[in-house]
Amino acid sequence: MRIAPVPRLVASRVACMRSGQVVIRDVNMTLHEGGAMLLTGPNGSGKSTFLRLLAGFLKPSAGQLLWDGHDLSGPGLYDEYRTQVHLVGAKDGIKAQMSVYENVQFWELLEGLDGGTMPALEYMGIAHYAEREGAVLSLGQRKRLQLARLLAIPRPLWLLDEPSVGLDSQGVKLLEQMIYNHRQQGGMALVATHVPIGLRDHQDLKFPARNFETVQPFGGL
Ligand SMILES: Nc1ncnc2c1ncn2[C@@H]1O[C@H](COP(=O)(O)OP(=O)(O)OP(=O)(O)O)[C@@H](O)[C@H]1O
Repeated sequence: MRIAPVPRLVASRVACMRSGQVVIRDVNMTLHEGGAMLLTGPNGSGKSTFLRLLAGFLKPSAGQLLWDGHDLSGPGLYDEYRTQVHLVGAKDGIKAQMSVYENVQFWELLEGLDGGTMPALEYMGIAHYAEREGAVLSLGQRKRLQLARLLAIPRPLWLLDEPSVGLDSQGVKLLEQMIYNHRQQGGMALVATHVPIGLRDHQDLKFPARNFETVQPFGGL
């Protein structure tokens, strides 16, 4: 008899409030080793909020998050869990005065690692910028640098918020390939995007529109 593996990540009836308003509610999902999930939904529906919640920057106001079967509301568990997660979001945290190399290596050294920065920059096609300041990078190059951090500092859970924004078609292919490779090694990815991206055998999580605001027809004054 085959015993189903314990899911690595479970969200059960999760809700989250921001500035006193319920932004997401009743979100349920399960992710197993090697799994991927596509988060879709209209602007403002709560995809980034959910990713920030999973990254540990926000706490659920209701419901449960489980990592490897452990309820993350238990003492000290969130801190341990956060070391398993990478969030690639709108804020790229690139330091303008530091070199491209240092912008990756800084995080690698913090993790007690070394030697992964250059291969990661090479994979992302920005190694020739290694000695240049972070300030000189274009939008797509900044995204490539963000993604290089995922490669240099291995963590199992990738939370990717609009990861293809700014990337050219070759960059999107690299992104798809690195997600594929990551999953082959047992890693997982949650990807919020408005742009179709090639994820094989993925699950879908659709966020409904939030209808708190009344939409006024334009030009009705
Ligand atoms: N820091 C914040 N404080 C209060 N409300 C916030 C904050 N950030 C986002 N919100 C609100 O939470 C709701 C969900 O925003 P979120 O960014 O999670 O949506 P999204 O689905 O990622 O949207 P998009 O597709 O536009 O990126 C929005 O109504 C937004 O105004």
